[in-house]
Amino acid sequence: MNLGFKDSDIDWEALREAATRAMKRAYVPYSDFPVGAAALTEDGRIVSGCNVENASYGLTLCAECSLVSQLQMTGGGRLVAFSCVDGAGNILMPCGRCRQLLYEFRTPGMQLMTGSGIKTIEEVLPDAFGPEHLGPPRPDANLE
Ligand SMILES: O=c1ccn([C@H]2C[C@H](O)[C@@H](CO)O2)c(=O)[nH]1
Ligand SMILES: [Zn+2]
Repeated sequence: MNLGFKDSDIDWEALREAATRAMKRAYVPYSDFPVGAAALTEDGRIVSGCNVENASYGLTLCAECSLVSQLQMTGGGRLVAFSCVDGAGNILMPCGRCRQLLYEFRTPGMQLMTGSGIKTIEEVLPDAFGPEHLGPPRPDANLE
């Protein structure tokens, strides 16, 4: 369902505040580097997530992973805007793996707040591999 979001419908301050609230839930005993992420869905919800680390360091979940999980668990849908902050509330770029995670659930032209202004997901993940490169979806794949 694309409700035709206009740029002016995106409240970047609210997104940043939601990311900052999520950042405060981070579990980061190893890096002491909390991250919070928030995104606006095309039906007007804000979903968010924080990083969750693990004693087996490489198993750490980025904040975006938690966000995608919340997206799916609260009704699914696609993202129109995304913002991510560090422990000081400064804007952070998602790592490469997280750009791929977000790409799966983008609306085309999904916007990200970066340290140098707003960019699209396609700009920060050029030549992306996405669902369109796979065969037709399986009938039981639960794709929207
Ligand atoms: O896109 C990113 C990049 C890093 N981190 C987290 C993982 C780790 O807990 C900490 C330091 O890398 O930051 C995220 O949550 N998202
Ligand atoms: Zn990441």
